[in-house]
Amino acid sequence: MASIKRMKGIAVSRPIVYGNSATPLQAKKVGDSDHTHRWTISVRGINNEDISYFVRKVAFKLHDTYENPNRVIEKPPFEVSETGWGEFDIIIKIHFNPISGEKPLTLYHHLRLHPYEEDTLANPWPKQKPVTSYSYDEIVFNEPI
Ligand SMILES: O=C(Nc1ccc(C(=O)N2CC(c3nccs3)C2)s1)[C@@H]1CCCN1
Repeated sequence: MASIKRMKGIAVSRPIVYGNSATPLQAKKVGDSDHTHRWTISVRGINNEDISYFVRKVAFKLHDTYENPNRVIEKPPFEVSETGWGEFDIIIKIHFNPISGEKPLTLYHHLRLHPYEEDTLANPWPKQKPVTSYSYDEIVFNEPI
């Protein structure tokens, strides 16, 4: 029975960026008139490097008031775009390609629709300028195959 040889004592780290951008809706959304913003939550590589060689799929758990709140994205871009009216926590579960042997990684992101208060005191936020909130993380694969 062939055994898989792991590279003992070797660790490989891969950087990722996760978070959201948001812009105000120009016109009220038909049917969901209380929605004020369109936003996109995403998991990406640095400089948009392709991460599909080690990421198999990404599950985004939205607030339960969204239809099908569990959004599973099986190929890049690993992102979900929606409209809404408020900020809430999104659970991100990154599933790796089986070869890496890594168990899934769970991350948490607080959706941001509005600029920080201090940004708007000094100078008002331009209406259509996206508000962004991203975090950087490094995934460490110990003793990769
Ligand atoms: O905002 C917040 N929670 C939110 C949960 C869901 C939100 C949202 O935006 N939406 C639900 C979705 C739909 N409604 C109808 C059809 S889909 C659009 S907001 C909290 C409350 C205080 C501070 N933050």
